[in-house]
Amino acid sequence: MLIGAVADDLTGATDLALTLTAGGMRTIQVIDVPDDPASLADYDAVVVALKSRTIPAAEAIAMSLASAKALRAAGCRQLFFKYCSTFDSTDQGNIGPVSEALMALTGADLTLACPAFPTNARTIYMGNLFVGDVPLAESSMRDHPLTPMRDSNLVRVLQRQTTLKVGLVPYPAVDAGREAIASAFAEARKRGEKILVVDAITDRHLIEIGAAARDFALITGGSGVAIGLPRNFVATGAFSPAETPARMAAPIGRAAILAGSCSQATRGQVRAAIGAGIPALRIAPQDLAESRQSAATILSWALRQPAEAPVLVYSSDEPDAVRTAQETLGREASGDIIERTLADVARGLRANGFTRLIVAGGETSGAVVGGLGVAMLEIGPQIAPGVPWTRAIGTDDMVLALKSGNFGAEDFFIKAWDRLN
Ligand SMILES: Nc1ncnc2c1ncn2[C@@H]1O[C@H](COP(=O)(O)OP(=O)(O)O)[C@@H](O)[C@H]1O
Ligand SMILES: O=C(O)[C@@H](O)C(=O)COP(=O)(O)O
Repeated sequence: MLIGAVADDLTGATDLALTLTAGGMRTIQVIDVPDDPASLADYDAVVVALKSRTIPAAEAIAMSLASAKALRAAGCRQLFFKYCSTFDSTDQGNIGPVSEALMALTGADLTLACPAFPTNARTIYMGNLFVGDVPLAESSMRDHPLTPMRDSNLVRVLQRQTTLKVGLVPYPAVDAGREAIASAFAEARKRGEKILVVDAITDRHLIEIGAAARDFALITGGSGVAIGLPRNFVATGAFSPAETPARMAAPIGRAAILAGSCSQATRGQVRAAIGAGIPALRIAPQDLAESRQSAATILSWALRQPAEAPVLVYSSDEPDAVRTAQETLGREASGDIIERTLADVARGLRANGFTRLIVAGGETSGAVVGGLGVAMLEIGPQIAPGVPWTRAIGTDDMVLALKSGNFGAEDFFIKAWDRLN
């Protein structure tokens, strides 16, 4: 194993696994802390998907360390800590605390923090993260149900999460290329900085950053900064790139979309799917809490729909409605009840012949995949940047597309099926 990664959510893990696959690496995604590291040693890359983005920092550290130790036991040469391209976290963690713990484990005296993902319009300039043409704190991420992002300056955000000194490799160094970036790393070391936010606006920047960080024991960031990593290993002859799949064979069966993301892109995709005539059922935390809806009523609705088309179950809602639910039930409880219900619905769907599933939302995907008892995911073709089809291993044959809330074009729920045979 060359690259071993620990991702703080499910969709983030598939996003990274897709990037490494596109770089020619034979990549597998493992759900939760690996219990049999030896079985992973022959992959070029392994991505462990945790559900650690919003849990208490001590728990996130414990499961990230256990995963990293398993990856190292399987021989991984470089460790990667994957978090969201919009740096989803709170001042209580978990990006800073987990980075610190992984640095201590690997003995790294310096690491980088680069969530840039230009293909999906996440860029960093002078430490400020932009989503499309607005700073993070002015983007829809300011209203995220679990991790509202209200400060765009990543040096500041990260410094609030760690006692280690956070620095910046600014745009001019990054734009000048790998040698200038390596010099910036050396200067930062002299200043006692330990975690460096690195600016990046284009994929070329990410490739240069990857080259400069060739010998880093630990890299942290979004999937974007992984673009440059496989080629470091190709250059040393450590592996020869494999072909990437264009389509995926899927088992015969019905199709469903479960959307628990309230992100802007998912809300647009839900509207487009309804507009295209896909049968859709809206669910809400209050209705579930007061038993007006349940997994059983949702399932029976799904089974009454025509078998030829996908069905859509969604809790995706506007920020005001999310706020009202949270004021009534509490932030955690309103998220939990949706996640638990959609996991139960997924199990019920599988028991009734559904074999093709799209899940929108990272936390939601974590709950659904956990509920289905999936052990590993084989990575298939790209549907949209950051989102592949995957095949579940360790359970009945199923294909799953785990979509980050904010990824994908408006017709994602309509067109994703075209990549399946
Ligand atoms: N209508 C709603 N009101 C309150 N919370 C919701 C609602 N719908 C979904 N949620 C919760 O919001 C969170 C969305 O997070 P996630 O699934 O990671 O989506 P994203 O990928 O957009 O971040 C989940 O915990 C989900 O259960
Ligand atoms: O980096 C990204 O944006 C994604 O890979 C990611 O982490 C997705 O998280 P969610 O938005 O919670 O799905």
